Amino acid sequence: MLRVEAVTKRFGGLVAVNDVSMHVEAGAIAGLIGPNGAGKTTLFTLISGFEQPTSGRILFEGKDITGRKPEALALMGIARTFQIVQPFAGLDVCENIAVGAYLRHAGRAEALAKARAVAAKVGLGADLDKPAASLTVAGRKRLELARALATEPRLLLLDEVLAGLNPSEIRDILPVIRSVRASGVTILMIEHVMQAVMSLCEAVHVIANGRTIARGTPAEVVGDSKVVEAYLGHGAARRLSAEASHG
Ligand SMILES: Nc1ncnc2c1ncn2[C@@H]1O[C@H](COP(=O)(O)OP(=O)(O)OP(=O)(O)O)[C@@H](O)[C@H]1O
Repeated sequence: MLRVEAVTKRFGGLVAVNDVSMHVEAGAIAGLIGPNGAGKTTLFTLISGFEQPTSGRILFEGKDITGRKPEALALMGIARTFQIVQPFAGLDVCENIAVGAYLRHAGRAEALAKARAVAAKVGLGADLDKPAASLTVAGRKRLELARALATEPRLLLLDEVLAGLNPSEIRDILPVIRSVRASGVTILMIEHVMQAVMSLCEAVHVIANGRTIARGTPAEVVGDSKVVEAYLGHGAARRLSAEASHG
């Protein structure tokens, strides 16, 4: 469904994404993980067309989409959420979700109807008339998810939708993410909450300093010494295993 081929992105002298290749199977929930500053959000920015790669290609459903604009990609069926959630504070929840729905529904009544249907799916059905500014952090995360879903994507890029949520809020939103996939949407998620990655994702791609360092199932990557070292520092895997063997 999504294929990233040898993509590099430079910002001046800084190589934020360095020769990364990855693919996401249709129907999957795939994870993109890595330490802070690894280049994860930059990769999303490239896939969703907000920036252009310096080199490499991005293919969506077999078509080369490299260099296409965000609006064109949204129409093709790629939606993303943003790490920093900024709802339109002056609009209510329904109108905020409708902002996404206008992509495919020109009429206000149709867009609001679509927004109401999506709100019900993400558990915001009771909050439709509330000002977006009155939502809790967990509510705003659901709103961000709903706005993206209202564009009727086939591929959804989730940028840390669980960040800032407490364990019970995370537990409550996991079934929502699963139900989105069950409705036919392929998901690629950037996530730091490893427990959620382990429970949701079939495949995980790990980057550090812009480069791919591991890929596999969640269990495979958390057991990979390169991944442990990227998160905890050079020599960490050896120190941890030495500590484990000394009891
Ligand atoms: N528009 C930009 N201009 C210059 N440098 C940038 C830009 N966007 C990102 N960077 C740099 O690229 C690198 C990768 O950043 P990115 O935000 O993609 O990492 P990340 O893996 O998403 O990190 P985090 O988990 O902290 O969100 C960082 O060094 C960042 O400062």
